[in-house]
Amino acid sequence: MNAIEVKNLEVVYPEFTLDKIEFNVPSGSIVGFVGENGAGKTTTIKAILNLISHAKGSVSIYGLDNQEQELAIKKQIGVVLDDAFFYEDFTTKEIATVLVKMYHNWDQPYFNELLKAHGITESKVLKELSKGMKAKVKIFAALAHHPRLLILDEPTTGLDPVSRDEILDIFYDFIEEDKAILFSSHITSDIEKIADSVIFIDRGKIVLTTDQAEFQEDFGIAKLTASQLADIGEIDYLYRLKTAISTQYLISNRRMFLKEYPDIVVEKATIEATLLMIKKGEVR
Ligand SMILES: Nc1ncnc2c1ncn2[C@@H]1O[C@H](COP(=O)(O)OP(=O)(O)OP(=O)(O)O)[C@@H](O)[C@H]1O
Repeated sequence: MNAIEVKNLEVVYPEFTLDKIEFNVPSGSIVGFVGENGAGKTTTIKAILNLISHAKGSVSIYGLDNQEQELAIKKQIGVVLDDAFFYEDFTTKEIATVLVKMYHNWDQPYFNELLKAHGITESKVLKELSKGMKAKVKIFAALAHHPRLLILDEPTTGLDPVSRDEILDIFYDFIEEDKAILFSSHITSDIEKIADSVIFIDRGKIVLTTDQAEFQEDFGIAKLTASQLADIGEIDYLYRLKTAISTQYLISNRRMFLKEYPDIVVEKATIEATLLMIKKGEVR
């Protein structure tokens, strides 16, 4: 079963269109969502959460329509949004008194345990916490009602590498057969570490969806000099980028390519390099 199914999702703003996008987040998986600033990640996440009234298309969460069964859905999801936060004069204890009313399975001992394990005292008001600590409180608040699905917009931004690792471990442990995570981030190494698949969005369109294992195994960036290009001619590629010294190709068949052209330099593709190819290169 899919935790999230997005079909034909469209949001039109004066200077931006989320262009009838489609993707699934399968149960039991972590899906990374990447794209440059302004590509449409937050818009997509907000539309999934039914926070954009003029969004068109359909979104279902565990088979429930996100508009018609909004309340039933909200109980099952934990959310971290980039720009939303609790009242800054609240202590974490006061936040819990609000959330306990919203979620019937709010788990206060678990929330306290998470805070304590990360050195956050209950009596501190949010505005006195560091940026990283606030980010952690947001994540712990999203986890403490034991949701089935986590939808996270830039959850690890502002966290140091050690804290990020701890949080990624929590996400990793969260996953079971019927649970899932949709996770946007500019910290592509976090996505590389835990995502099962990655969705690339560019200027409001989904341009690439890859299985991580396949991506790591088979995606590459082939760099051809002018003479190599003249020798072998045009190759099969997803994106092409011409630079002063070579023509670079994002390819999805690195191992086969290396067998056929052992003399050509092919680097393993990273998410970051792929994002650059998407942004600066031309699509086939
Ligand atoms: N309420 C709004 N009204 C008009 N335009 C909007 C609104 N919200 C977002 N946009 C536009 O939609 C585009 C996509 O924004 P969005 O926040 O979804 O991008 P993003 O991929 O999350 O970027 P970032 O990585 O910077 O957070 C931007 O051009 C933004 O200006």
